[in-house]
Amino acid sequence: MDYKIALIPGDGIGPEIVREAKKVLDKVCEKYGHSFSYSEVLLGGASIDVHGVPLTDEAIATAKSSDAVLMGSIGGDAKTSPWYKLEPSKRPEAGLLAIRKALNLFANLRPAYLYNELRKACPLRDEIIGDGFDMIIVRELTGGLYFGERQTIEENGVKKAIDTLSYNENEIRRIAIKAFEIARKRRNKVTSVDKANVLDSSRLWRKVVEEVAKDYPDVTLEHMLVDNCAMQLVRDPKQFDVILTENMFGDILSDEASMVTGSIGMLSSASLNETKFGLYEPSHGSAPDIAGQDKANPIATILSAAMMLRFSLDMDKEADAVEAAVQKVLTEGYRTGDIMSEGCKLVGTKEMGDLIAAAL
Ligand SMILES: NC(=O)c1ccc[n+]([C@@H]2O[C@H](COP(=O)([O-])OP(=O)(O)OC[C@H]3O[C@@H](n4cnc5c(N)ncnc54)[C@H](O)[C@@H]3O)[C@@H](O)[C@H]2O)c1
Ligand SMILES: CC(C)[C@H](C(=O)O)[C@@H](O)C(=O)O
Ligand SMILES: [Mg+2]
Repeated sequence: MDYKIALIPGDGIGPEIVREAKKVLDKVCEKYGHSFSYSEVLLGGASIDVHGVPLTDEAIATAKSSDAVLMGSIGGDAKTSPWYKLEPSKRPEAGLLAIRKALNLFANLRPAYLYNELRKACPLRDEIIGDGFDMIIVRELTGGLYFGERQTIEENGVKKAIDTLSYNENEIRRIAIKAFEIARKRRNKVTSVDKANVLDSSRLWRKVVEEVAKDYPDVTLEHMLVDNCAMQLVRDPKQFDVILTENMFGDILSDEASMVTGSIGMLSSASLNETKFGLYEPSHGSAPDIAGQDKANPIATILSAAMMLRFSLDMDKEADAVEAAVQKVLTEGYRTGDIMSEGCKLVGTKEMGDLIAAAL
C-alpha cells in the first residue's frame, strides 16, 4: 500500500531519532511491499529558524493531507537558545501545542512497558516489579492548563501571572471513552487521576468519568488523587492498567512512569483525534544535553512508529514485527547509554537503529 507520512524531525536529538525510525520503516516497506512517501515538515525551533514562527499554516496543511505524522521532538536549552528570547507564543513549545490543537489530537496514549531485559535499568527493586510492569497513560491533550487563557499583568508595581485550568463535559467525556475502550482490550481497569479534593475542574472530571463508566460495567473504575498517584507509581506500579488523566497531570506522570520502564528513551506515544489519523512521537523532549552526540535512545521513536503502523495504517503484523525486532535487539544485549547495565553492549543512536532494522 502507498501511504503519505508527514515527517517532523524537529530540534535537538529529533533529527537523529527520526532518522533511525525512518530506517526501520524503510525496512518494513521492503519486507512487506509497502511504499511510504514522506513530506518533511518544520516545527518548533527548526521552523523559527526558517520562517520566524514555530508553526506555519503550510505545515498544518501538509500534516492534514497525510495519513499520519511521525515526529521527533522540539525545543532547546532555555538558558542558551535564542528561541527563548522570543515571546512565549513564538517559542518552539507553542508550535507543538498549536499543531496538537489544529489537528484536534485530544487523546495522548503513552504506553509504559518494562521489557524483562531492562529490569536492571529500572531503579525499582525486583520485588516491587514482581511479574512485570505494563500500563498505559491516557492523557487529555488539547485542554486544561496548557490551553487556558493566560496573562502576565502588573498590579501596584507587583507582577502577577495567571494561567487558567478549564474543562468542559464534552472534553472529559471523549477522553474517558477512549480510556474505557482501551481498558477493555487490556486488563479492564481504569484509574482516573485528578485533584478533586481541591479543583472544580477535577470534580467535574470525576462526575463525567463516573457517567461514562456506567456504559462499561465490565471495567473497574477507581479514582486516585494525583499526589497519591505520583507516590503509588513508585511504591506499587503494577497496580495500574490504564491511567486516565488531564493534560498537565498526564505530562508529569508519564515522565515518572517512564523511569519504571528503565528510561524516558523507551516511552512512545500516539496523539489521536476521532479518526484514524494520528501524530506519533516519543514522550521525551529534544534532550539538548546529548544532541548531536549519537547518544540518544531511538527506541521510543521506533516504538511510536510501530504505533503509527498499528493505529493509522492498519498494519498490525508490521507493527508486531517492529516490536519484536526491538525485543530481539534488547535480548541480544545491545543498549544505548540511558538503559545500559553491566554485561551489556553499549551502542549509539545509529547502531541501535541499524540493529533494529536488521532484526526485522
Ligand atoms: N514532545 C516534545 O517535543 C517535548 C517533550 C518534552 C520536552 N520538550 C522540550 O525539550 C527541551 C528539553 O527538555 P527537558 O530537558 O526538560 O526534557 P528532555 O526529555 O528533553 O530531557 C530530559 C533528560 O532525559 C534525557 N533524554 C531524553 N530523551 C532521551 C533519549 N531518547 N535517550 C537518552 N536520553 C534522553 C535527556 O538527555 C535529559 O537528561 C525543552 O525545550 C522542552 O520544552 C519537548
Ligand atoms: C513540550 C511540551 C509542550 C510537551 C507537553 O507538555 O505536552 C511535552 O512535555 C510532552 O510531554 O509532550
Ligand atoms: Mg512532557
